[in-house]
Amino acid sequence: MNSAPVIDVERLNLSYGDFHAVKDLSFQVGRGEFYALLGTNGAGKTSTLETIEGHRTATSGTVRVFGRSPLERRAVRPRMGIMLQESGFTPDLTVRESVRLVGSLTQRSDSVDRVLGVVGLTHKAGTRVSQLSGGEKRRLDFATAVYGTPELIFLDEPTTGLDIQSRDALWDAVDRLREDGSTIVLTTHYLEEAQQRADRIGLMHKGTFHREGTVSELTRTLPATVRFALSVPTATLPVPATLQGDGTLLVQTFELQKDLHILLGWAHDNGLELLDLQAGPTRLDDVFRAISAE
Ligand SMILES: Nc1ncnc2c1ncn2[C@@H]1O[C@H](COP(=O)(O)OP(=O)(O)OP(=O)(O)O)[C@@H](O)[C@H]1O
Repeated sequence: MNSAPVIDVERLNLSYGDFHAVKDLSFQVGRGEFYALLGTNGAGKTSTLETIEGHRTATSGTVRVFGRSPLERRAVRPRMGIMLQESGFTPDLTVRESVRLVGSLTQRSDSVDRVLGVVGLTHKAGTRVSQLSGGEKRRLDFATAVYGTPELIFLDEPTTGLDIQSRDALWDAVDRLREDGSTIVLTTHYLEEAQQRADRIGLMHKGTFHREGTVSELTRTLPATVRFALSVPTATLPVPATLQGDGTLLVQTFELQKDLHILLGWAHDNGLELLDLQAGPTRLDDVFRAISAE
């Protein structure tokens, strides 16, 4: 991290009564970075984000945003855009009025029409919030979070309830915000969205990080897999494999290319077919399953 971090969390602890929800959590997010905070249900992601956003006070530890305490709301809040899991719009206001109202609170300048265009809600500008569909409300949430291109944007499950087209539009908009230098913090249960976009990922489970790093750093911690069935049973495989309940063979390896090469050469030399062959690196879901089991 070259410049001072935008977010600096050090030994954060959060308790609800006797329940210790976040335990000694430390991480930093650099300027312009796309950081994904992922984890199991109840891991403590929302509690952590709420503390960084200034909605919650740490039980112990320090949190700095732009070098300040997030509780210094007047200094910090105008630099942030927040898309919460659940919006708190006034149902009787129209879409245009809602964006204008939230926009005026941010102290950032932007055009309501521009923002509505970005999220594809121009045709709903005069519609009351109470009459929007779930996906349209989500897009309105996004519109208000990105009004005025904030330096730091929190996206809490941003694509839940969105159809594919709206998801693509949202991620295109996020790409443009990144080009403009915004720092993005994402939480999501759609792991492939984080896997495709995040510079770094923190994987939380039971209040603490079980892994943190780039996608490749995380997936490298588990072996890649090769699965296949044999057309003719044989006892002598050229690489170690375990027989699965469904009769397929599973090879787990940190040297995928080498072992796959050996296996294919061996099958060819012995006139064997590797049926339903599947080979690939570990995916983020596998890392996730591994930490959930720890
Ligand atoms: N106000 C509260 N009072 C008591 N316990 C709480 C409160 N808020 C959260 N918790 C508990 O703290 C833990 C962490 O909750 P949190 O909402 O931060 O998790 P999360 O990682 O965001 O979960 P999810 O993925 O399910 O949204 C959970 O066990 C939750 O039940």
